Amino acid sequence: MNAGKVCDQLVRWLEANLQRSGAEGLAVGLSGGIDSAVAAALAQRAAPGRTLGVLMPCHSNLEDQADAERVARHVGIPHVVVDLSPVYDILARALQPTLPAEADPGRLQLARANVKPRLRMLTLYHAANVRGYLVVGTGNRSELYTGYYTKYGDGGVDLLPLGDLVKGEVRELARYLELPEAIIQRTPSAGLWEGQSDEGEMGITYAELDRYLLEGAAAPELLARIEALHRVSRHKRELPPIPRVAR
Ligand SMILES: Nc1ncnc2c1ncn2[C@@H]1O[C@H](COP(=O)(O)OP(=O)(O)OC[C@H]2O[C@@H]([n+]3cccc(C(=O)O)c3)[C@H](O)[C@@H]2O)[C@@H](O)[C@H]1O
Ligand SMILES: Nc1ncnc2c1ncn2[C@@H]1O[C@H](COP(=O)(O)OP(=O)(O)OP(=O)(O)O)[C@@H](O)[C@H]1O
Ligand SMILES: [Mg+2]
Repeated sequence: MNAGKVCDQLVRWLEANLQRSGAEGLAVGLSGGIDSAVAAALAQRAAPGRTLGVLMPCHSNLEDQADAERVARHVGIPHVVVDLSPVYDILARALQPTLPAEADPGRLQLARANVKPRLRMLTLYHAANVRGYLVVGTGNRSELYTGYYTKYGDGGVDLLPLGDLVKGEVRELARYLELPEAIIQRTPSAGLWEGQSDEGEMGITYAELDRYLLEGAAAPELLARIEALHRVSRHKRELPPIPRVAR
């Protein structure tokens, strides 16, 4: 990949989408991870002085917030911090009546974890709406292909500038953009629970996934696993089904 060429294309793409929409700027959720760092750096180039970083810790590690602040400084964008931890706790209590008599523990853990990205989605839209900004998503091709994101959570966005780049290409772009090496080297994680990592949860490494997406090469078992993730997440990449009504 020619990182300079890709960078220019994506900045121009963001500029064009921003202009077409009539919106006044771009908002990005900053987690301290590489995807949001790259998305923020591109947004800042496309809308200098009109890009906002939004930090939304929700029982998150303090190091994540420090990294996110570092990214905002490095990229040169203003940021706001919204601590969602108390909101999450109150909501968890308020949601008690929605629980079935015997909730499956695995389902309960995932449902509760997915509340975090969904709270971030509404917070980010609020920060964007009050400024007339669009919400820039950070999903990359590897995540989109496997459905490794929360529907209407971090998947609920206006633009996906990184959507055609596999994770390794996002890393190449991060190096081209001269983002801090510590951010580039971080283990990819959704940060939804202690010790979570993308590769651990998916059971696939990004190297394997990216190789399959770029070259179509994978061992049969791996291929089956990736295609199964792709199949069951199809609904996330489409609008909700609408019945055709016969009148
Ligand atoms: N066939 C179908 N047609 C229409 N809708 C369908 C459906 N199958 C499921 N659904 C719906 O989709 C729901 C499942 O999707 P969803 O709610 O997203 O939940 P799910 O995919 O189960 O969980 C989200 C996954 O993304 C990961 N994640 C989340 C957030 C950020 C990141 C990150 O990398 O930063 C990663 C997270 O760790 C977890 O593995 C079902 O509960 C159901 O409501
Ligand atoms: N604590 C947070 N504050 C603000 N935004 C967040 C936070 N956690 C997650 N997000 C948003 O959700 C997006 C999805 O998270 P994801 O983990 O896939 O990306 P990342 O953290 O940028 O990179 P990596 O995948 O390498 O961890 C982030 O890019 C960011 O926009
Ligand atoms: Mg992350």
